[in-house]
Amino acid sequence: MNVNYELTGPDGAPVVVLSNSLGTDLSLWDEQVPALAREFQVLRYDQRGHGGTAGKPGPYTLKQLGGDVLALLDTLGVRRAHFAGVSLGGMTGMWLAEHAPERIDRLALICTSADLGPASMWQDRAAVVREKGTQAMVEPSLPRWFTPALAERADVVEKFGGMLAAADDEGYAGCCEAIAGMDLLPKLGEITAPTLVIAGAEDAATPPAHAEQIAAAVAGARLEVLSPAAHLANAEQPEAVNRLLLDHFTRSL
Ligand SMILES: O=C(O)CC1=CCC(=O)O1
Repeated sequence: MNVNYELTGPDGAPVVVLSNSLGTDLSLWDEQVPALAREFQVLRYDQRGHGGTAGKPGPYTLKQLGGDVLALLDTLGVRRAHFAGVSLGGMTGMWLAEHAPERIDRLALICTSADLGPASMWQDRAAVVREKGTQAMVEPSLPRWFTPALAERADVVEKFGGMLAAADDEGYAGCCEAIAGMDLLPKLGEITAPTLVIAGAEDAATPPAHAEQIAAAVAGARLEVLSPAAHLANAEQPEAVNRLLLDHFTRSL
């Protein structure tokens, strides 16, 4: 698997991996990189079928998406890293913290869920995208991703609508199937990585109740709810998210 990535920041600094959501790519993190790269090597990558990472035929599993991260860390010689993920990226992070705890230092979960059923909804979405392409997802997705004023702003429509339309149809569908099959709940309580959970108060896709469920299950997890923010809270509230991430990844425990 050839995973597209970008590494920014001082040589030898601790590594923070940034993992994107369904339908976006590594530029989802444009507002985080300058702030984080002052203290960390920031390793942002494209989930399979997104951005510059090719989409293999699906369905995918979270084990495969997590395996892509482990293979990338191996290739770069990174033994252990902090990890932040938005939505599907957060699911990938939970899978890693559950199944490869020795590789994950601290975990930040942004606008995500450990149980985003029903599976049939994701299988239906995968079928629609295989038939009509990711372009068909642009109109319904932007109002989920951003609060109303932002969802209609020309630069936001151009950047995020463009990202989604450019995602590989099969890759997007395969990732939907990874969400349909995810099974994170039973092992959430086994996560030992210090965990920050961030929710968007106006996020209808992964509502704050889903963040509360994760924070209640992971020992010692800290929960923060941002407003106004919908699903892509790191893009809508970059300063607040940067502050929270820097605090989480640097404070002494
Ligand atoms: O439906 C959406 O676009 C929101 C979403 C669910 C999982 C993910 O990564 O994004």
